[in-house]
Amino acid sequence: TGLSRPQRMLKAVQKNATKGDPQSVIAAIDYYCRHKEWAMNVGDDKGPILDSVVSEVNPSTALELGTYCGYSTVRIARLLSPGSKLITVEFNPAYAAVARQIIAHAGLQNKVTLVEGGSGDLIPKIKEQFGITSFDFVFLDHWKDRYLPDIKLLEDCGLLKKGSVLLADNVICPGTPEYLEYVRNSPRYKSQYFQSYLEYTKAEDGLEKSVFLG
Ligand SMILES: O=C(NCc1cccc(CNc2ccc3[nH]ncc3c2)c1)c1cc(-c2ccc(F)cc2)cc(O)c1O
Ligand SMILES: [Mg+2]
Repeated sequence: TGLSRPQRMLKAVQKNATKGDPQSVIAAIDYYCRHKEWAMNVGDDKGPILDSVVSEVNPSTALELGTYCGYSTVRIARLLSPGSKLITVEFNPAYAAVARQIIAHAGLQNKVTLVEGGSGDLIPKIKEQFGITSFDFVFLDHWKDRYLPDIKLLEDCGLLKKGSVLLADNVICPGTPEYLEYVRNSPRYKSQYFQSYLEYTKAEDGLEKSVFLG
């Protein structure tokens, strides 16, 4: 059956993007997904919102749940200060294999640790495996019904501190109703919605930014 969609996306990056140039990798993926075939990257409407939150937080430690092909991994890692680390978690080995190559094409492999597995299994091991005490920034973009259990797990594992920023993709489409209800009503979070569009479409979607209050 030939190449998968992620593999076709990787080929487009290898053909059209300059090695070591994250911006050209981002542009190549956005062009491919807008003009050739749709894919579930955070995209070029929501992407600048992600960029602005990452730049504002300037995290020393960042976590991404749901790597997919590494598009948002590249968006985040290109903005990190020297010495900062991004851990990205991907359950699907085929996605992880493509993501590693896209992250490497961008020249960002030294800032990124891609871990294959499920967030629920990995989060409790992060302190011991990576020597990380807390995350300044968390980007949620994996299975939508895992957003809520996973932030509760992050809280329980002591991986959030006062001021930690959570940014969640797809809170409208496909939607994460239980997560939204929790972060918008919990006294432990200050939440803010950034309205935008589902990647490469005219459908509404948005990002929810939630600051942990401790
Ligand atoms: O569902 C989505 N993404 C999550 C996802 C989906 C599939 C596989 C994985 C496998 N990766 C994975 C799984 C579990 C994991 N646990 N820990 C790590 C981890 C990693 C992840 C999604 C869908 C749409 C969408 C689709 C269709 C449509 F019409 C409108 C919108 C748009 C998006 O922006 C989306 O992000
Ligand atoms: Mg998404």
